[in-house]
Amino acid sequence: MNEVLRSAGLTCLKLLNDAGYEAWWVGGCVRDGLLGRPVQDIDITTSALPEQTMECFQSQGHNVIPTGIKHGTVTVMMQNFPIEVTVYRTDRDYQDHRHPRSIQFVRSLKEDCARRDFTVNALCWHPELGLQDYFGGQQDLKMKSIRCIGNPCQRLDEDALRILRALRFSAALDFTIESETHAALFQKKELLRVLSAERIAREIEKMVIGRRWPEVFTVYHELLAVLFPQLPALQSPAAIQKAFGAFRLCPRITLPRLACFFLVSQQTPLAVCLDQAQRWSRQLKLSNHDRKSLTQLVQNQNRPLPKNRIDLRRLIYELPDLSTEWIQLQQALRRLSAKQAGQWIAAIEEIQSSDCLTLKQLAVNGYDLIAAGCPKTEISVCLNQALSAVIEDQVPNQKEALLTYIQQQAKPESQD
Ligand SMILES: Nc1ccn([C@@H]2O[C@H](COP(=O)(O)OP(=O)(O)OP(=O)(O)O)[C@@H](O)[C@H]2O)c(=O)n1
Repeated sequence: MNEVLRSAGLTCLKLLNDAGYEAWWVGGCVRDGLLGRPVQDIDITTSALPEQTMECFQSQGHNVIPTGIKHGTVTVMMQNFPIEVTVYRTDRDYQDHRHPRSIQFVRSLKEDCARRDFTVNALCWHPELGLQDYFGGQQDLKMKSIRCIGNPCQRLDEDALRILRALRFSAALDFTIESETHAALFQKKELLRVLSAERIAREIEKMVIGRRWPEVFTVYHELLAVLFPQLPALQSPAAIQKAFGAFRLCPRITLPRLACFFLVSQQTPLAVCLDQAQRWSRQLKLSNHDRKSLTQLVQNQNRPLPKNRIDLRRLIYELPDLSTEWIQLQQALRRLSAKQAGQWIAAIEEIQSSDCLTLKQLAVNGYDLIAAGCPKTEISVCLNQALSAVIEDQVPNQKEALLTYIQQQAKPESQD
């Protein structure tokens, strides 16, 4: 764990303890810490009421933001890390299968843990008191098992997001889902309809980064069918298995690449593919960046494979943020072997660090062209022509050579 984050989390516990309150690290930070995975943030659960927590930190000069007072949560800024501190609470009367109508502050840590989703997410830790594990979370961590606390159907009924969280943790942690929880996921699958597209996208994004996503997609394709009725590829175990085989060797999959793979595998005409890409982007609520990436990958799906350094430069120039993605897609589509893909990716990295690929890196700029007598209106065209020539190895990236080249290009026009 990042040392500063750790120290910030420990300081929070100490300040709360010194003020007479109980306080524990809880949830993802404890789970991931025990698994030896990177810890991104620390959540604290405490016996202090939100106002008491605010008073405790503000009196020591710390910035506290009342981010979720209604739910008993405040965010303490500690050594530049936002640490969420929530009072021991239970959730009551869930409405719309998503949000508790009200919460109740409770006295004991155990009651607070009992409201949580999975046993592995209800582990608490304190530097002097050690681990607190009321629901067998440690055993489940050992068994690599995702298990609801208490009655799984009730847990999922309370908050439908937990259905996707179960799949996400299974994919990301490489855990299986315990049988009663597994059965409840199918029983409660219709609840998935209440989730917002943003929530779904966020969970799916985290899912596909995980190693186990192909199994999760395959076993739970009926759930994906509820989420994405218009995306047949995501519901077909055969298509998922194919994608799994294709991406077996890729260290980290991005959603646009995976989506593009499914689309391209269908072997539909480009226009249909592009249309589907638009629809998928909307349904999966992809960010603008991912949406653009997906469209560009689809548009370039049949681009010829690079044969030499110039082709690679052109690829980087035309798909600046996507050249590596594109190579990995070609590997998944079996047009490149893993070895070749690795070599191209290494070559791309080398070219990006040494070659001229952007106007900024060009050895001439607009002022040089004006000084050489180039009309202002033609500067942009001339610079782009020069860059293109450098990329194509027609001229070295040197000022004199470039000015001569630009003048030569301009000549025929000026003679007209
Ligand atoms: N629908 C939810 C969401 C969260 N929690 C509880 O709140 C904790 C913190 O939630 P969150 O920060 O969303 O997830 P993490 O478990 O910390 O995992 P990650 O940060 O990797 O998403 C969880 O561990 C769990 O105990 C829950 O019971 N039900």
